[in-house]
Amino acid sequence: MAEPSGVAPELLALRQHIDNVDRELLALLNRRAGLALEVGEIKKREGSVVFRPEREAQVIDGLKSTNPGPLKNDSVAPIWREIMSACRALETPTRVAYLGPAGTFSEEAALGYFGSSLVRLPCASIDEVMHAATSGAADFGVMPVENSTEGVVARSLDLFLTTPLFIIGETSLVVRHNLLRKVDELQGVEAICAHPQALAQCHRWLSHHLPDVERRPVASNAEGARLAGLNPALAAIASTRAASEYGLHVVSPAIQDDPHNRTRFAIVTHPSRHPAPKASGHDCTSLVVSVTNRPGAVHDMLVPLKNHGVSMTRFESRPARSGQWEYYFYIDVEGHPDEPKVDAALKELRAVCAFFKILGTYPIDVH
Ligand SMILES: O=C(O)C(=O)C[C@]1(C(=O)O)C=C[C@@H](O)C=C1
Repeated sequence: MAEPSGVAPELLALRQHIDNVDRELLALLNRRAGLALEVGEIKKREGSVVFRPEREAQVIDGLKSTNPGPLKNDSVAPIWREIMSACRALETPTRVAYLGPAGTFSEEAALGYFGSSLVRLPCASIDEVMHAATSGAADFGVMPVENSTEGVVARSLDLFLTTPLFIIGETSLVVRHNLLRKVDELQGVEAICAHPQALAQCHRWLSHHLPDVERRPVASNAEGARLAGLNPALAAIASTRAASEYGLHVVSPAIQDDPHNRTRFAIVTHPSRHPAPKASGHDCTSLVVSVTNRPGAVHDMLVPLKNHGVSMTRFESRPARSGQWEYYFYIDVEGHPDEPKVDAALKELRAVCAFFKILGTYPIDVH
């Protein structure tokens, strides 16, 4: 490192400027935090909730649309998410349940969505995440719902059918899988421990590089990393964060078959603890429906959306397990039920469905 005396005077002057700007920024951030505390006092008096996803989405959207640069718009969202996370934490702690242990992609999704000022509640399974959010042990739960390579996370969708919880937000992550091991080599791996989804997402790479090695499904990738940290004969498939968490080498980076592999997460909460978010201007409404098994039933289901000009952004089917070839359809539409056209379309849709449940309405991911 260069001695201060060897540093160019222009550089020293610029750093001095940066120090001054940082001090101004800190003063401004503290002013903002003070205002958030005042908002918190009003909410306490009114008995209303602190976390307002629609307001946070509007703050970020507003800043992005007026950002003069050179700061990139992609940097604006994570910076302000952290600022609002810190302000929110002054108002009240945010307790978030997700599939643990430390180092999972679910944890990364929780931090990306709520910022790092949160109380982490890692759980052993997706069912436990739901349970924590239902019982009140957590304010919110993070549920993986869909992967761009593997399709839906079936267990999450099945749990949505019966849970009283509803979706208040969504977030998605680029998922990069790495082969991790205590020793920095591929030779001599006895088993690869990972979540079944990760094993499936790396199928091609594993079949090519480790064709005869056992693929051992475990509860989460971080659990696989934990096991690999205890036994050098095991390998794991997990994030680089999990590698540093469990003292492992990244033997082969980015081994997922699809380089654009993304996972989408739903943020859930209980209606007794949180109202549904108000319209933010860029919203999505998720529902699950079924129709009786007759010709044209699925077509009839889509007619109300078309007639009212409501866009459908997702359409998934899951067997109803009735043995009758009946299905549940998971549908996302653009918009909020407070918008008349969305309200009208949903009312008409409800009328043609044997089963109809709104899973939630929330601001579209602004990350
Ligand atoms: O506007 C509010 O309701 C606030 O509490 C302030 C604030 C923020 O920091 O901007 C913090 C938490 C809410 O989720 C939304 C916004």
